[in-house]
Amino acid sequence: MIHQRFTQEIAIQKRLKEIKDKVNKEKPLVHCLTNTISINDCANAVLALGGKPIMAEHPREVKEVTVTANALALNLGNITDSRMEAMLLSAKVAYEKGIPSIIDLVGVGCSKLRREYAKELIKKAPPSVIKGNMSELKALYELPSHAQGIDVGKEDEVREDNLEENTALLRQLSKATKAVIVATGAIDLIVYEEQVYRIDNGCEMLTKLTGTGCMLNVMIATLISTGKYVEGAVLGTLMMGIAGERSQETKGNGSFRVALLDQLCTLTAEEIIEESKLTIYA
Ligand SMILES: Nc1ncnc2c1ncn2[C@@H]1O[C@H](COP(=O)(O)OP(=O)(O)OP(=O)(O)O)[C@@H](O)[C@H]1O
Ligand SMILES: Cc1ncsc1CCO
Repeated sequence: MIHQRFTQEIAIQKRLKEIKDKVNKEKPLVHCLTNTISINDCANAVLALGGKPIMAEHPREVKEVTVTANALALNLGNITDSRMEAMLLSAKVAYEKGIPSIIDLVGVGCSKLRREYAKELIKKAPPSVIKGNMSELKALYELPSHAQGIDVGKEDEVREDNLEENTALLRQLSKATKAVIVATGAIDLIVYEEQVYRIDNGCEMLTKLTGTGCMLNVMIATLISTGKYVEGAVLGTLMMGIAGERSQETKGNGSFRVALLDQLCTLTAEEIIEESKLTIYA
């Protein structure tokens, strides 16, 4: 058993390094349709990882852009009619052409409009990865959820005492959607069918800067452009957590934002592996 775990860890470390190197070398084009609150940080997060961002969102041009992209990132934050129309068009192109895609379920816990829209999009054009906090993921399932606006509610947070229950739910969600599920929080869970990856990196400052979840969404898009959905999601989540930890000695969220981007730009694969708090359950 110990031997098997050790072999699994070595295998994932090797794959994480390969993904990081491939992105640096190939500079994937990442089409992001995201909210205007954190759009600038999202473009810089893609660049920090070695990708090239394009934030086109006019419904009359998005199909043409998505088809040229290596990955697509969708985000439901601050939703508008125009972005709803555009995201569905892009998602369909990505699905038909096999372009890796991710959707961030921002606000489905507090808005029926977004919940219904997310369900429709996932049904019509299934994304490769579905990301949210635990309140949003429960709401997608129409389970009781305690979202506080776009944030997770205390009652829904993943803790040691509800880990198994939440993991079982995410496994079901992954099987139903055939997607990799990323649940963010103090404990992050990445689930694909029976596989479960738990990440304990991160820091409270990440919750005090708006858009860190949105940045993680486009980072994962950049990394899954390699075709490695589970490992790309794990690597992106590790990077955000470790970059946050390395930046937290700042006075406030202004300098934290700058430090975070610097860390995302400079983190090496060796540092990520060394500092990762990753547990594999499958
Ligand atoms: N309490 C916490 N302690 C440590 N790290 C955290 C905590 N909560 C979230 N994180 C980390 O912050 C990052 C963003 O996750 P979060 O769940 O806050 O996303 P989000 O709600 O979508 O964020 P946003 O709406 O600001 O974009 C992740 O890397 C996650 O691991
Ligand atoms: C969409 C949105 N609404 C308030 S803050 C924010 C960006 C982080 O999700």
